[in-house]
Amino acid sequence: MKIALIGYGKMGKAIEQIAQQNGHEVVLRIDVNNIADFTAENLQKADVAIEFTRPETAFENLQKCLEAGTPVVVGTTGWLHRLEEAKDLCAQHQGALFYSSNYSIGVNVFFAVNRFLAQMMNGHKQYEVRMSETHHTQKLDAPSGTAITLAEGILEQLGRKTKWVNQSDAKADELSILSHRVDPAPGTHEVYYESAIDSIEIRHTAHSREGFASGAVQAAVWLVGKKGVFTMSDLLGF
Ligand SMILES: NC(=O)C1=CN([C@@H]2O[C@H](COP(=O)(O)OP(=O)(O)OC[C@H]3O[C@@H](n4cnc5c(N)ncnc54)[C@H](OP(=O)(O)O)[C@@H]3O)[C@@H](O)[C@H]2O)C=CC1
Ligand SMILES: O=C(O)C1=N[C@H](C(=O)O)C[C@H](O)C1
Repeated sequence: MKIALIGYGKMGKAIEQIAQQNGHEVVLRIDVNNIADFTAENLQKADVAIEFTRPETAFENLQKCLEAGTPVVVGTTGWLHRLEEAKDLCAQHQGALFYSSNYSIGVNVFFAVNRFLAQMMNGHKQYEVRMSETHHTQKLDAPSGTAITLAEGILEQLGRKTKWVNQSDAKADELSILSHRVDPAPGTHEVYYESAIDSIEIRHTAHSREGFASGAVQAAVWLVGKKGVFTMSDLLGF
C-alpha cells in the first residue's frame, strides 16, 4: 500500500517505521518545510493519507485529502468540534475518512471498560468520579483527545455528571479531568471512583508511540476501498 504522511513529526516518523516494517511504501511526507508539495496531484499517488499534525490544521488537511479523492486517516486531536462539517464534506466528495482520538488497541479496550464501569456506577451515587491524563511537555492540547473520549463515555452513562471540566475544582455535576505534563510520557489515562469505604481505579499506560502508530496503519489498510466516515469501533467491532 502507498501511504502519504501528512505531518512528519513524532507520530509521522513512528508511523513510517511501522508501515515500512509491514511492507508498505511511504510515497509522500508533508511537513511545514515542504507544504508546497501538499497538492492533489501528489496525494493521488498514494492509496491512503495518514494525518498527524496540529489541532488547528487538521480540518484543512483532511479537506485537501477528500478533495483529492484520497482516503484519509486522521490522528490529530483537538479538531472534533468540526466533525459534522467533516462528515458533510466526506459525503459531498463520496470519500473515506477515519478518525480516532487514540489508535491504540489497548486504549480502545479501555474505552469499552470505562463505559461499562460508568454504566454500573450510575446507580451508586456514593462514588465520586474524576479523571487524570499525563503526557509529554510538547503536547499542545489539554485535556488530551483520549481523555475527552473517556469523559464522553462517562457522561453518556452517569446521570449525575453533565459536563467535564479541565480543573480539580469541579461542581457536583461536573467531571474533573486533571492534565499533567512531564517528560517522558507517551500517554497515561486514569479514571478514579472513590467512596468513603473503597476506591476503584482503572488506568491505561502507553509505553511508547508504537501502539498509536500500528493502530493508525491498521486503520489505513482497513479504510482503502471503503466510502464513508469510520472510527475504531467500526474496525474493532466494539
Ligand atoms: N490519535 C492518536 O492515536 C494519537 C494522536 N496524536 C495527536 O497527533 C497530533 C500530532 O502529534 P505528534 O506527531 O506527537 O506531534 P509533532 O508536533 O511531533 O508532529 C506534528 C508535525 O506536523 C507538522 N505540521 C504542522 N502543521 C502542518 C501542516 N499544516 N501540514 C503538515 N504538517 C504540519 C509539525 O510541524 P511544526 O512542529 O513545525 O508545527 C510537526 O512536524 C497531535 O494532535 C496529537 O495529540 C498523537 C499520538 C497518538
Ligand atoms: O499528543 C500525544 O502524544 C497523544 N495524543 C493523543 C491524545 O490527545 O489523546 C493520544 C495519545 O494519548 C498521545
